[in-house]
Amino acid sequence: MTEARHHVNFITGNANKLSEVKAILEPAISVTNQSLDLLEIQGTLEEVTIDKCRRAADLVGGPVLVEDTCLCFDALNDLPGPYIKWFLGSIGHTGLNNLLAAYEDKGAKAVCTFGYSAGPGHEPILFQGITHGKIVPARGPTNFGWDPIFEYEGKTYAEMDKAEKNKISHRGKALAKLQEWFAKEMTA
Ligand SMILES: O=P(O)(O)OP(=O)(O)OP(=O)(O)OC[C@H]1O[C@@H](n2cnc3c(O)ncnc32)[C@H](O)[C@@H]1O
Ligand SMILES: [Mg+2]
Repeated sequence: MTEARHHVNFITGNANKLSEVKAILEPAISVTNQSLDLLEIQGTLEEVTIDKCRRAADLVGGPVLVEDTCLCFDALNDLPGPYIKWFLGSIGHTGLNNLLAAYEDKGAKAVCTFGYSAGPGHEPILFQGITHGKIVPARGPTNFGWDPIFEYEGKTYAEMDKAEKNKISHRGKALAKLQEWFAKEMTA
């Protein structure tokens, strides 16, 4: 078996994120994980990820990969955005649908922003992926966040098998950029 040429230490407390990242990156890039509870600031998607990445590098004392996921409703000027975790936890799938009841436009963007830092003091490099879909009443398995209410081309993320989701997802697109960067920057 060929050895992985690159390695990332993905800092996340979310097991579903970790399994998607592993499925996409391995075996070319090996993935280890530390589950740390990182403080998340308020701000733009980029600011949140940059700060999260710096904190992770300082805590771990070495190279890290972090990621922040946002769900942005077109009719709500991109809210809940980075605060989707708290909205989902408080009002659930039905509440998120109800937020859009007053609007005809159910469009939404799933946005994944990865931050890679070579270690403490190294500026994070960002890789972002966006998938545009719409918010619908929940369909499919309920094991991963807002997957059941995000519909892309007729299917919710939750109704897709993993390979299908990873091919078109916000996370898959962001990781394609990261893979390209690793291939260019880390060889020689
Ligand atoms: O430790 P971290 O990496 O921060 O993990 P987290 O679960 O706190 O994740 P975020 O801060 O990025 O919050 C994003 C929220 O969106 C959910 N989420 C992330 N990616 C998703 C995806 O691909 N499909 C559905 N829900 C997702 C996730 O469960 C959270 O509720
Ligand atoms: Mg988080």
